[in-house]
Amino acid sequence: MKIYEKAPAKINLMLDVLHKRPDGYHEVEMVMTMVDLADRLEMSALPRDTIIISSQAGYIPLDEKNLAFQAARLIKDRYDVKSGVHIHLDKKIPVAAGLAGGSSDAAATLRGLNRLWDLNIPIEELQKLGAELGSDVPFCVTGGTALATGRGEKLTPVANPLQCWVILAKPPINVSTAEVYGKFRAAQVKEHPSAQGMIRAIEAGDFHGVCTRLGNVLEDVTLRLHPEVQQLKEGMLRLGADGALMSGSGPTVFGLVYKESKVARIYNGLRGFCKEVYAVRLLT
Ligand SMILES: C[C@](O)(CO)[C@H](O)COP(=O)(O)OP(=O)(O)OC[C@H]1O[C@@H](n2ccc(N)nc2=O)[C@H](O)[C@@H]1O
Ligand SMILES: Nc1ncnc2c1ncn2[C@@H]1O[C@H](COP(=O)(O)OP(=O)(O)OP(=O)(O)O)[C@@H](O)[C@H]1O
Repeated sequence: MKIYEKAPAKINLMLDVLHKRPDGYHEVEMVMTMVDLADRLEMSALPRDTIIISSQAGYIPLDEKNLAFQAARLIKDRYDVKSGVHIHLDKKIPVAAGLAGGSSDAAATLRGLNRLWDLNIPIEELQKLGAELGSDVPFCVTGGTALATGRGEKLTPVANPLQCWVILAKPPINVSTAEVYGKFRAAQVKEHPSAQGMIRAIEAGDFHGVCTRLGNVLEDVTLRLHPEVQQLKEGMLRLGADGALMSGSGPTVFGLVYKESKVARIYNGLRGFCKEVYAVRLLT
């Protein structure tokens, strides 16, 4: 038997860091949503007790370092599943981009194996399992648009009627999420973005309100380490995006664009100085 799951990329429309916790994680307030750029997972049942990961992408680990592997092992251990699975990852989301590619694969694995093995695990339980794999995984289990608090695992859904284009541009640099959080200093934050303001604008379908409320306090940290991210953001706005922001800990910058007629110009303009550019729709 085979089943399929889509694993979409996430973007952070706002991200605020409140403080560092005794466990080393940071307390955050984020509004997250998903875009129509997705990995595709094919899960095939295996009679023997093993987990096999394959992918067309040559640049991700295929062993126990892969988050899909970790998700499969977690669900097998916790629910005492003796059969195995072959998971093929058709990667479309750029890796280490701030788009939660690995987290979304892990979440899709949890959803998929719940179906493949008829486990009937409630969605809240899948989210709890997800939190053991990474802070972005619980959100990726359900997707949609949500306010995420705690270290990212406490979720409140947000009704999102917005429709727009999202241009994603990933510069060819590696950013470590742990390093960015580690270099974050609350005292250096000039302006905290407002989660409630962002949620009100989304729920009202106020596209321009959303664009003016975009904010990510991790942006300054990554921009100091990699000034090319700032140039990409400026380029995005200069070419006509209605709003632009770095996603997560970066380095991907996304631009929100209302009018379809502007998309090709921004896409082509960015391709002039960045190889990895995508024009996709917001998933609502
Ligand atoms: C930047 C975001 O992607 C925004 O959505 C997330 O906050 C990070 O999510 P993630 O990549 O799933 O992060 P995890 O794998 O849980 O953690 C990676 C590292 O980031 C730091 N980290 C992460 C989340 C958080 N709330 N506080 C942290 O300080 C920790 O040093 C942790 O060791
Ligand atoms: N299924 C997977 N897909 C992509 N990368 C994976 C996967 N499993 C493990 N990794 C490893 O995880 C690391 C981060 O990749 P990922 O694409 O998840 O980052 P990210 O988009 O920055 O995540 P986030 O936004 O949650 O911080 C990479 O070093 C990669 O080798």
